[in-house]
Order: sequence, then structure tokens, then C-alpha cells
Amino acid sequence: MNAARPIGVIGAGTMGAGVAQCLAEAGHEVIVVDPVPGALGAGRERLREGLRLGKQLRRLPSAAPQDALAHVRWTEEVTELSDAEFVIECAPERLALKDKIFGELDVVCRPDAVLTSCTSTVPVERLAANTRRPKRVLATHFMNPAPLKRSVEVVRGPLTSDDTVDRTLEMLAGIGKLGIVVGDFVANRVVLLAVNEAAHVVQARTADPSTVDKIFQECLGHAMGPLATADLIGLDTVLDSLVVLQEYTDDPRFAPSRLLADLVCAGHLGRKTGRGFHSYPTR
Ligand SMILES: NC(=O)c1ccc[n+]([C@@H]2O[C@H](COP(=O)([O-])OP(=O)(O)OC[C@H]3O[C@@H](n4cnc5c(N)ncnc54)[C@H](O)[C@@H]3O)[C@@H](O)[C@H]2O)c1
Repeated sequence: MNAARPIGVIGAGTMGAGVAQCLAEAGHEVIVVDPVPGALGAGRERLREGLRLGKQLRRLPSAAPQDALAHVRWTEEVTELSDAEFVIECAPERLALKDKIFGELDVVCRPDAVLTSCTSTVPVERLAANTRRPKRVLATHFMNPAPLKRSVEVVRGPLTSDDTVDRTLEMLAGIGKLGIVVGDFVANRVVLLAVNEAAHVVQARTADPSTVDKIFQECLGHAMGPLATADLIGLDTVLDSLVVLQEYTDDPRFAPSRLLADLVCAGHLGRKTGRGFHSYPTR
């Protein structure tokens, strides 16, 4: 890959800030685009906090936080991605929004740029259909928190070229990640079923959220239970993802639980708002 060219990140939220951190720590020039008022400032803070935590947890001799931050440019203008080598889209999991973004990126970006999405559910062929470069479109499903996870689920579409997959794996290896290539999403089809079913269990008053998660941790040895996982992902993102999965699989098991929808409606989105299935002390 051409390391002299920048890498674009669309969206400065949970995943956008984490992905930008991974890229900046590896020395890439990063351009983060987010037109939502206040989002860039919040993203910069998220990235700064991620760098601080990363240094503590990983004890890496990585660049000082200020050095990595200096590699990141923040803008509301997607046109600034005209010279990008890769773009990693991390906008909310909504079909119409992603359609619009991929259409814009196709117009703005160089014809040889690879357009990827952090989506965990939207079919790659749907994203690619908004562009004239379907062979250079795929999904790079980073997991959360991106800087702490070693591998990335790389989902190719029916038209994604081998060259695009190779370039993407090379880019990921350069930031210390192993790309695991699949022909369709695996992680969230499985995890979101567990999350949704766990929400049904709470809704039916079979067990409260702490008990559900405790069973997964204490009896099954999982690091986190499904409801704490949902809070970490963001309940709005979980809800949006279930809606996409339901639409594309036509499988009623993905119909979001009423409790999940109610929590999102009430603004309880998990860790990012301080309350979801569980409560989190405000910092
Ligand atoms: N949260 C997770 O654990 C997780 C894990 C893996 C993948 N994902 C996927 O990553 C993507 C982003 O999820 P997230 O959790 O970071 O969401 P988020 O809500 O935390 O952040 C989304 C960001 O996109 C911005 N945005 C909205 N409209 C935009 C536009 N038109 N152009 C650019 N930016 C725009 C918002 O301002 C916000 O900053 C989704 O596709 C989600 O499914 C999320």
C-alpha cells in the first residue's frame, strides 16, 4: 500500500475514534470526517482517552499520545478524502445513511481507493451497489474496543477482488491486526441472537440483567455477559443491527425485543450514556 497517502475514517463515534487510534498509532496520516455538530470534539476526546488507556494497558513503547494525535485531522468535509488510499466507514448502522455515504465516497475518492465499512451486518454487495468500483468495496469489521482487539473480521462481497482483499490484509497487518476473511458476517449473526434472547429473558422477568450476565461469566467462563456486551456496543447500534439482520435474513429471531427498543427510546444507550441494561457511574 502507499503509506504516503492518508486513510479516511467516516464517523468519529465509538468505532471511528478507535479505528483512527489504531491507524494513527501505526504512523498513518488519518482524516476523520463527521458532519454531526459536536461529534468531532467528542471523537477527539474519545481518541485521547483511548491513547491514554492503551499506554496503560498495553505498556507499549508506542508514540506519545500527542504524537499520535498529531497524525489525525478532523473535518466535516468528505471532499477532504480525495487522496485517501483507504476509507473506513464507521457511521451508524442504517442502510439509507450508508448508501448515501458510499455514493459520496465513490465520487470524491480516487478510483483506486479501497472503500471499507466497519459494519457488522450490512451486506457488502449493498454498499458496493452505490459505487462504480464494486471490486474495491468490502467490510472491515473491527471489534470494540478496536485498539485492544487483535483481529478483524474481513467480509468480502461477491464482486470484491482478490487484490482488494490482499491490500486490506496488508493494511491491517501494518497496524498489527490479523484479518480473518469470510464470505458473510459471522460474529454479529451469532452474538446478536444471544443479546436479543437475553433481553427477552429479562423482559419475561425470568432473570434480571446482572443474573443473566453472571451466568455467562460464572458458569460459562465468558469474560462478559451478553447484556454487558450490548451496553459496550451501544444499544442503539444493537437495535439498528438487529433491524438490518431481520430485513436481510427474514428470520424472526432477529426481531428486536421490546425491552431493547424501549431502552433506546428512553435514551438509555449503554455505556455511552451511563445507563443501559446496567448502570455505569459517570466519569
Ligand atoms: N459499537 C460497537 O461495538 C461496534 C462494533 C463493531 C462494529 N460496529 C459498527 O460500526 C459502525 C459505527 O458504530 P458506532 O458504535 O461507532 O456508532 P456511534 O453511534 O458511536 O458513532 C457513529 C458516528 O457517526 C457519525 N455520523 C452520523 N452521520 C454521519 C455522516 N453522514 N457522516 C459521517 N459520520 C456520521 C455520528 O456523529 C457518530 O459520531 C456501525 O456500522 C456499527 O454497526 C460497532
